[in-house]
Amino acid sequence: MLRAHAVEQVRAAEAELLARLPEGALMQRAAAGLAYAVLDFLGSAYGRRVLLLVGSGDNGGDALYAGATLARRGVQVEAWLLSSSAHEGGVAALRGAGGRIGRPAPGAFDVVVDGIVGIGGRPGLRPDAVAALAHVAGTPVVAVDTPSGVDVDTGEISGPHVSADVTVTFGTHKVCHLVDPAAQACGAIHLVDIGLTLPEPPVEALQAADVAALLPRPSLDAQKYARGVVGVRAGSATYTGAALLSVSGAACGLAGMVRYDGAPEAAAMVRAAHPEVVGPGRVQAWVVGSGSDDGAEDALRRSVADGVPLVVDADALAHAGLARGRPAVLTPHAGELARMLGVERADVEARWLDHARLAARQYDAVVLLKGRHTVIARPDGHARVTTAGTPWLATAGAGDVLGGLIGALLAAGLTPYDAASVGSWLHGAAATLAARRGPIVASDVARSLPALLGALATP
Ligand SMILES: NC(=O)C1=CN([C@@H]2O[C@H](COP(=O)(O)OP(=O)(O)OC[C@H]3O[C@@H](n4cnc5c(N)ncnc54)[C@H](OP(=O)(O)O)[C@@H]3O)[C@@H](O)[C@H]2O)[C@@H](O)CC1
Ligand SMILES: Nc1ncnc2c1ncn2[C@@H]1O[C@H](COP(=O)(O)OP(=O)(O)O)[C@@H](O)[C@H]1O
Ligand SMILES: [K+]
Repeated sequence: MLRAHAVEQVRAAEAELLARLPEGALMQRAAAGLAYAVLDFLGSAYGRRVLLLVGSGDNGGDALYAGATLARRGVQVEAWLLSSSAHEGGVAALRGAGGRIGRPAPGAFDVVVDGIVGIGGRPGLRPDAVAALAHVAGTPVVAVDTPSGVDVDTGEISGPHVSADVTVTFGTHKVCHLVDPAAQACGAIHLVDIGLTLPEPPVEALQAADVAALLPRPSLDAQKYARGVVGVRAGSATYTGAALLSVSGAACGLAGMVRYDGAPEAAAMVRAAHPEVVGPGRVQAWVVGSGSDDGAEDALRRSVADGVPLVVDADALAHAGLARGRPAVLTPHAGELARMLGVERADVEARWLDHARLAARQYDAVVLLKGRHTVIARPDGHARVTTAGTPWLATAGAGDVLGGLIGALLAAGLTPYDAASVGSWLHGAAATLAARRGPIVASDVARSLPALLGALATP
């Protein structure tokens, strides 16, 4: 599990460790990890030019000590101090190693190290930092701990900020490394272990091993009903494709049986494409709403009446209040969530985590907010982010496949939170796998699931 902690938690863990270590040891660990990450990025040391942008705090200190290490390896290091004060030990170390301090000499740099602010920074950047960044525009950036200017605990961006190619972080991930839009400003993320002992994090991201551990597998004496039956109430005479796509996700093999209950036109197509799918009957989970058109409310009412866990998608989201307090996963994209909450889409896209949590609380259900980094929130505020995925997944009908897949996991007995986060990870990973062969459409994602599942879990 990749864990993202809050600044307050990191500070507490740091204080506990600092009390047991010689002075400066923790920063040395961080700076050593940073220096090696920069060397890795550069590919070689001798003759390379690196500019450190240094703020007043320990983030600048990390940059300066790492700069000293780089200078000893033959890198030409210059530090541009953006504040009247800078980490004294770090400045002395850089000078001692032959680094230069002051406004940068003319000529291009191979890398800029952003040591302006880290977890102690307020969102936004001061004008001198903005001017310094403009001076080196176009140069690759390695950010120290966080890209300066982003809101570390929320992933929000409210002013100027650094956009990094690589972010080297210490001890644990922070929320801004996972949650957009800040996550997009991080580039590749490199975690340096500095020995912190941390509590439960507010945000986490499943990794392949976590997904494999949570995947339902048939027992030796498995029986189709015991494996769970997933029902799909999606599609309509107008939107037959949504029925097919939703069923294609549900028919991933993780539940024992798939039922389809919908318009006869769609049902005929589902039967032709998926002969194993049967008609309406008892299920352990319903998937409702993709392409349901004006039948969505009735479909959701009937599904709620069955008292089983639900996936509420697309057209059914306008009636999501019917599922309040039920075991359910609501799967809006930003536009749908904006309508559910009565806010602008831009507000949702500016504050993904906040809005997903708000909706989860308001609807008393798990909310899966679809996007580049999908956020899954529980009513108690705990959240997961899906980082498996590819921009190729932004294709019509991909959400229908996801709904069906989550339904199968619910029917197999996973909790709504696990079903949503495992389903979302599988969806992103299947798309990534499919996109290795070229651009994809939604049905390619469903077609890629067996190969992915086979690699993750043999029965
Ligand atoms: N915790 C750990 O486990 C470890 C932490 N380590 C490192 O320490 C870093 C945290 O250091 P930190 O606490 O000194 O804060 P930091 O982020 O350098 O800057 C704060 C100062 O900057 C200023 N400032 C604020 N906002 C600003 C803005 N928008 N634009 C410009 N300036 C702004 C403000 O000072 P002011 O100028 O307002 O007096 C404030 O005091 C952490 O990210 C990691 O790199 C590692 O070494 C080891 C393990
Ligand atoms: N830029 C992106 N990178 C990765 N995944 C994305 C991106 N944009 C959208 N997605 C994913 O693509 C899917 C689109 O689903 P959705 O918005 O419901 O489309 P549709 O309604 O056409 O099915 C979601 O799973 C979402 O998380
Ligand atoms: K930084």
